[in-house]
Amino acid sequence: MSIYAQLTTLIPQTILLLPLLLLTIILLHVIHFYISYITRENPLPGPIPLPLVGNLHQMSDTYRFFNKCYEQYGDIFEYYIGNRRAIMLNRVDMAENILTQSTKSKYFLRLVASNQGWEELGFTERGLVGNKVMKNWSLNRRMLNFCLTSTKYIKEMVNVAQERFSEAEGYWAELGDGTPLEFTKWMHGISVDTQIRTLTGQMTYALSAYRNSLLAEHQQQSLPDSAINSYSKFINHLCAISRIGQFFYLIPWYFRHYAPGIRGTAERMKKEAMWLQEEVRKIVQERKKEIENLKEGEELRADLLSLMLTINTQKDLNVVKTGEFERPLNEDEIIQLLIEAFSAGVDSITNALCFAIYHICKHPAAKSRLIAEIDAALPSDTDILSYESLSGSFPYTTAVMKESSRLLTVAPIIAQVSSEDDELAGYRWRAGITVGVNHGIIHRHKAYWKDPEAFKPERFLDECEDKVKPKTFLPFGGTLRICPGRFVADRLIKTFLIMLFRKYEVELCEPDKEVEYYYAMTNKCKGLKVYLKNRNKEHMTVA
Ligand code: HEM
Repeated sequence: MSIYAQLTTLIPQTILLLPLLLLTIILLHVIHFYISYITRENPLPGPIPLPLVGNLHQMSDTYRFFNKCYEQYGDIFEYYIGNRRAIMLNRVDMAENILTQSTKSKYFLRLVASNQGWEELGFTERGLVGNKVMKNWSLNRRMLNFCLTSTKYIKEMVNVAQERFSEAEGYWAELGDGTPLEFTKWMHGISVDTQIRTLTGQMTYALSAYRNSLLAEHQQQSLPDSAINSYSKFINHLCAISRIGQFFYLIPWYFRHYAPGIRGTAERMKKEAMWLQEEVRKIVQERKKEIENLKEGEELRADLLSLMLTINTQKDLNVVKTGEFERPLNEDEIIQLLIEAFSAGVDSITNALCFAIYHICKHPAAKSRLIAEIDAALPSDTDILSYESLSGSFPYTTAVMKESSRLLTVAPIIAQVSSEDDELAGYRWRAGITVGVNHGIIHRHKAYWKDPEAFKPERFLDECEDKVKPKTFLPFGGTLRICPGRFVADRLIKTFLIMLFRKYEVELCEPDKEVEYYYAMTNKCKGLKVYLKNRNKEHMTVA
């Protein structure tokens, strides 16, 4: 038989064999799953599991799903991620072993113990979020902490935030009083431009691009060509990275590699992640050269990239002790940290800010007290908001921010994997179990809060007699992996709130409607629309 004939007989067989192979793998997976389900220790109440994709059909909004499970099953229940068993804890006393920042914690690992998806993306040995190598994570973590908490960095960020806010004010003035403003989008633009500038030193034009999208062609501003062409793609890819992480985390290996449709999506996402890494690499290498060419006595810029490139090098006077070894960060580590800082920060800040604006507008008494505090500290619209004044002068504004994130927590669920056998909630668990903690529930749990559903910022003031109980309020998490960006987030959100309420009467376009949000790793605000009116007409021209 000719080679051609042999091939034509082989091809249909191969085509038939592939789906069969896939079905066999799925069947084995289902059998493995049911055996481990039936033989599991400490069976708890919880949702009936489905193999392969767990309860994803019910999880179109995972957070609401977990809240429903809490109502049905109480403080502890089990759930499944694919075929992996997990338990959810909704009380602080049950989660004590997880809510510790000790490096001896058994809960260092995120959900990566058996997840090849993040390995495939290279997330498990670099950066922080997926890093499963303690020594490596620890070095990266100390370096990032050091940079993000440095006064120089936060001062720069507060200044850039004010510049970007003023830019947005110019656009609002153009649109005029009485125009409904989609604040979720405006705040996203401000947050993107502020953070990319302070993370990398680069200018982006998310705000002006959004402004252009609202206007007729002849009113649109031209933006620097090179910047907008590459940066709009750059920003889209940056914003997509947490979605890509979620996909690779949830979808099993054989689906990502063989299932029609899913395979194509996985390949496209992987390409996007690689493209982004290479773009960030160019920015890093360019800055490296600039720093090498710095003249004697010339000052370094205060963006995160410059700080990370110089830390523990001769260009920097700070030595950050990183346990066993002190060394500068390498290029791959810096790239991953920049991408993570952006993707963990931008959306969370935008959403926390939108939720705070919503709560303030919904509660006129809180709004009046907040405005009175801001007016007392900054009597004139032209007073510059300094880093120093942000740190201590706005206790009520801080309390409002906390109360907003108590009632609507941006990152309500954290989940870690135990590296050793452990006892939790009165049960013994084998190493490898995934343990979730729902801070969204804990933040409104009757055991810890008086009148938990009411918006009462006063509960966070020093004068309040009913003190907040330890570990019951953790909007930035409370594990060993507690958010390293929490100081940045606090200053940035406060800056934006002060800038907004010092000058504008802010009204919700639909005051009777509840804020809409959905969950995708974090709670995301949907379409918050407001009207802005200048509080003092004299200042209309300031913008
Ligand atoms: C309102 C804003 C923010 C919220 C609500 C938030 C919340 C959180 C939470 C709950 C965690 C998980 C903590 C845990 O597992 O115990 C986390 C981790 C993280 N956050 Fe944030 N975050 C915010 C802003 C930021 C910003 C501005 C940055 C960077 C500039 C950032 C960078 C990170 C990183 C890198 C991690 C992973 C840490 C690790 O695994 O070691 N976050 N964040």
